[in-house]
Amino acid sequence: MTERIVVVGAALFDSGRLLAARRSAPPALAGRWELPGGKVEPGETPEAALVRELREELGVTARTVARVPGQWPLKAPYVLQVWTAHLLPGSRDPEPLQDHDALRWLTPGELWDVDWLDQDVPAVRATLALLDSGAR
Ligand SMILES: Nc1nc2c([nH]c(=O)n2[C@H]2C[C@H](O)[C@@H](COP(=O)(O)OP(=O)(O)OP(=O)(O)O)O2)c(=O)[nH]1
Repeated sequence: MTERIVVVGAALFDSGRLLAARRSAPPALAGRWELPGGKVEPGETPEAALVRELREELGVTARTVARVPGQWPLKAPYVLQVWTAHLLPGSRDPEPLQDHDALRWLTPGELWDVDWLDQDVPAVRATLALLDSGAR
């Protein structure tokens, strides 16, 4: 059986807005929007991987808050798991340093204005359900 590899995505919130990132590669995914993040490396916790990926990809310092229940299959052997996260005080503003060519802070009314990757749609919905339930 193939080993499952976790891709962590951040539902990064600031002032009630959610950060969406537009992928610049690979060609099959370029132009679609996702939750920033990446693959968990061997020996790394998902939370540590997410903090690392946010630093590498966006130049920010952030902390994870809560796991969003559920996981979503990506191209095998990858599976997407999501954590809510916040910028730490004093963090730089996110910039598309790696893997992305645009960023948007989405207000609640704008959440579906971007062309999310298909597999991110249920993940974003589950994130909203978690927030609606009062957990943060
Ligand atoms: N980061 C992230 N990747 C996602 C999401 N949805 C989704 O299908 N993917 C896919 C895209 C990629 O095929 C894979 C994650 O790869 P990545 O390129 O972000 O990971 P990484 O930074 O560790 O990349 P690498 O250069 O080490 O390969 O998962 C998502 O919301 N966030």
